[in-house]
Amino acid sequence: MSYPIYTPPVILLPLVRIYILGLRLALSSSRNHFPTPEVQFFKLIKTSKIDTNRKKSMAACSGKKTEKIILKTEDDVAKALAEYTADLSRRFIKEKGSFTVVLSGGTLIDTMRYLTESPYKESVEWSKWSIFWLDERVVPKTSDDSNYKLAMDGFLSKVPIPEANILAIDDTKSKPSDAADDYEARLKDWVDKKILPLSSDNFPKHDLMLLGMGPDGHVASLFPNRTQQFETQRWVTFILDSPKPPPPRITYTFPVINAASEIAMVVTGAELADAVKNVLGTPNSTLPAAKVRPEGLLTWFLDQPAASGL
Ligand SMILES: O=C1O[C@H](COP(=O)(O)O)[C@@H](O)[C@H](O)[C@H]1O
Repeated sequence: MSYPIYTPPVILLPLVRIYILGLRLALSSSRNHFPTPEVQFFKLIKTSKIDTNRKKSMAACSGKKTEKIILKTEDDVAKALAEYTADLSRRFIKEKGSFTVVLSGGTLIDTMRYLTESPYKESVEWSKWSIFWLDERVVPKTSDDSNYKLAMDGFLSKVPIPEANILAIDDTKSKPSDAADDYEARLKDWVDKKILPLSSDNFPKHDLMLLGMGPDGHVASLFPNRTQQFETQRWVTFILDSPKPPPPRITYTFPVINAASEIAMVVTGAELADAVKNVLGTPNSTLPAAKVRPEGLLTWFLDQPAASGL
């Protein structure tokens, strides 16, 4: 008896061709989706020529969507961060035509320095970027305490992101509650204009948030022993008594932070080692940074001094 698999009737051949074509299309479209963190990690290492003294592990702390990348020095972290951000920029722009990025203040801006240099300065599609702030101090934009000024001096003045795509605090609002209301209202405008989508819980969903962490475990202006970290309704809230100066600030809330598609926690330096150990090495850490659990992927970028307690 002869089986059709060896001698397929002519009528079956077109069906086989359609099946193979379908398989090819499925494979190529799956390649266009964001890679798993593991794939992404190996790409980073390969393309950013990072020092070989590094280790990486999938973090057990907040489920399978968290990745830790530990590199030898702060400079290695800066290089990896540039590669990671440029890679996400390319992928989001390819997928939806724009890239929405939320900046912190603090050391993060300096750690972003390689993005302003070749090859990223030329290759990133800066005109498709929009910029937001995770938190801001209620001070004039010309003040050395301003996160806007920090970002402008160290990053935004060096890359061609259109001014209209930059959502900065209105520094004419001197009352923190007014400044928070105003920033939230303008975020809502951006949602109405479909620049920002909403998450399933109706919070604005940004593509990438770049977070730093303080030695007390604070992120944004969400501090331990302060109530802002428990806000569940507001998009933007305010604080009058930040333990870190200056005291008056506005800040994104955790529901907005955790609605993000991607979050990078960028933490370098030995003074952060205890907080890193608490957040990543303690099952039920109560520090604000432990509340960063995004809908999407969370990637910790650590240098060895910051990771030394793990
Ligand atoms: O006050 C702030 O501190 C945090 C952490 O800053 P770092 O200097 O320890 O990196 C920062 O992420 C936040 O935006 C800023 O307002």
